[in-house]
Amino acid sequence: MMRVGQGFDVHRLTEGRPLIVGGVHIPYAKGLDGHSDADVLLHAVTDAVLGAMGRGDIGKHFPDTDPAYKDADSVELLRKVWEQGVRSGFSVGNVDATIIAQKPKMSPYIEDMKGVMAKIFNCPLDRVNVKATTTEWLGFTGRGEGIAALAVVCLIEKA
Ligand SMILES: Nc1ccn([C@@H]2O[C@H](COP(=O)(O)O)[C@@H](O)[C@H]2O)c(=O)n1
Ligand SMILES: C[C@@]1(CO)OP(=O)(O)OP(=O)(O)OC[C@H]1O
Repeated sequence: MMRVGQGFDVHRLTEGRPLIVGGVHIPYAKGLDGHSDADVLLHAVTDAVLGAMGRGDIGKHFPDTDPAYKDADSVELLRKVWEQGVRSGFSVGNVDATIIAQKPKMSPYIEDMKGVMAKIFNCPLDRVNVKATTTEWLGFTGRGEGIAALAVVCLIEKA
């Protein structure tokens, strides 16, 4: 059986934080603010995986009131969620995600982001797709106040 999940996340851009998107460090004057490393893309993908499994959302599994997750590496959070997926007999059909950011240019880092996720999911690289778009200077992303991400995940459940 196939199961589909979707995820969406937003984090504010602020000075004095590293910019980490899709598990990749991107040189930029600002970074994303959050309780964890604020990796907006991996959070959207994590929510999509949890959605497909019918297991709530990232905040339910890793509350932002828990000091254990302060500055947490979102690669590790997705890895933990995916351990549950593997235990439940799921494999990844495909992942498709979009980063919504006016700046910086994401295209040089997209192959590395795909690699991070393919490694976590133990799946071929061509099952993971990452895209980026600006919002043509419109809205909070266009003004550079934050970055958003959307993700859709298709999981295959062993019969
Ligand atoms: N932060 C971003 C945004 C976009 N890209 C790439 O540029 C292309 C054009 O973006 P538009 O918003 O003008 O459609 C887009 O298709 C991406 O390939 C990017 O690398 N980083
Ligand atoms: C990941 C968690 C936990 O550290 O914190 P944030 O980095 O603030 O991210 P958010 O997207 O609000 O998701 C849920 C949180 O519980």
